Amino acid sequence: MKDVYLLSGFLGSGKTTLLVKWLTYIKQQGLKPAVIMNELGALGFDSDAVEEDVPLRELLEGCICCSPAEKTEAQIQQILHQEEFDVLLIETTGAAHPVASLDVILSPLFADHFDFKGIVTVVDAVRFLERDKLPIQTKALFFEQIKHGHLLVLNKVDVVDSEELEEVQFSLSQLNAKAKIVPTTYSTVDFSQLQHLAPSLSAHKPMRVGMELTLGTRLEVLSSSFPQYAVEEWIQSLSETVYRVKGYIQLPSTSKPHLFQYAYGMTQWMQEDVNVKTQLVVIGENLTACPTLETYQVLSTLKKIYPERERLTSLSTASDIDQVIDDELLDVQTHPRTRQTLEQKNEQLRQKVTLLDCSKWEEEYFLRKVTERFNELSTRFAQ
Ligand SMILES: Nc1nc2c(ncn2[C@@H]2O[C@H](COP(=O)(O)OP(=O)(O)OP(=O)(O)O)[C@@H](O)[C@H]2O)c(=O)[nH]1
Repeated sequence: MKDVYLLSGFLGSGKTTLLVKWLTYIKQQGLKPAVIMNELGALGFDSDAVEEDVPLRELLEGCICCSPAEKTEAQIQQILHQEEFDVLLIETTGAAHPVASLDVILSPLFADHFDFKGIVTVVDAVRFLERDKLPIQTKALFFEQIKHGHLLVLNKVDVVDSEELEEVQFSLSQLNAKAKIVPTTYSTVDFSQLQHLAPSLSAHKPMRVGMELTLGTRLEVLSSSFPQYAVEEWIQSLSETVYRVKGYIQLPSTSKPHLFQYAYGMTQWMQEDVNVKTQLVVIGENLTACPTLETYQVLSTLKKIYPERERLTSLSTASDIDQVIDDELLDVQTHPRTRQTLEQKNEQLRQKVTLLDCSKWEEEYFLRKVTERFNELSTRFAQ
């Protein structure tokens, strides 16, 4: 696993200055760094700051969040497979939202390669003092970068006085109580403190970012194909706190998986010509309350079978759903439970599904699930 850091911060705050010092530190530790830089303009002038022995990829004419996903991923993939390195630093443009950048790193393509270490946000002290001069949208982004940082490098303190510095520090801690604030001049940071920034995301644990946000990630491995409409229905059902879904989905009608993306209320499907694992990465808050695609699918069929059961609306996890199917198959009223009663209940449940007004795919998907549970439960009963 390679360590990955995101370097965020507003335009001109001192990210490149920090990057150069960071690279020196990594090399001094006997490790090999690599860099991905994002430039808004057509020329990668910041990349001149990176010495030639450091593998570098640039994403020009856009940023890591808004350049086409394949291009960004391709760059990371390229550097991953073509270069030897231990630590990857990704400098976002000053105009990038850190969560949008984060989701590129958390792409299912890289789940097995990267250990995401955290977001370092550089804050320009002067800019912060003058934040109210920024347009509303820009100020919102500026604040977002601060809220999501695991470490806030409060830079350019040489050009503010001690009173102003105190004021900025106080306001930053109001915006992001969790992050450590390090006042610096020319981004001179003690890099040894960067090792333990963020809790591991690869373990799918929620990551505390900012005062209010608890960003979590979830990897959903898909064991079946899904028609487009079923995925779209699931997306519609998700709460507004799911910010991003991205991954590969096999449609029943095609030979290779589609790249699927969801962000800010919009979905995108792209035909891919690669054989990749079908899995999704979901990024958002309070994810445990959001059913996975597979769980949602079984749940929506169960609701059609039992429209009167209010309890179904509160279910969200796979084990909740297994429990409902198990209850049906085991028929809690019937004693003693035998293999024979299990088979009868299984047949009844199958009959109910075939009578539903649903697609052939949905029927088959649900019956597969029932078969899985039936097989699991059968082992508990003697012949
Ligand atoms: N006075 C002062 N200037 C600084 C400090 N840190 C950086 N600068 C200057 O600020 C300017 C911007 O620094 P960069 O490191 O290029 O900032 P950046 O965030 O990479 O900029 P973008 O690429 O636009 O996002 C440069 O001219 C730096 O020399 C500081 O602590 N004090």
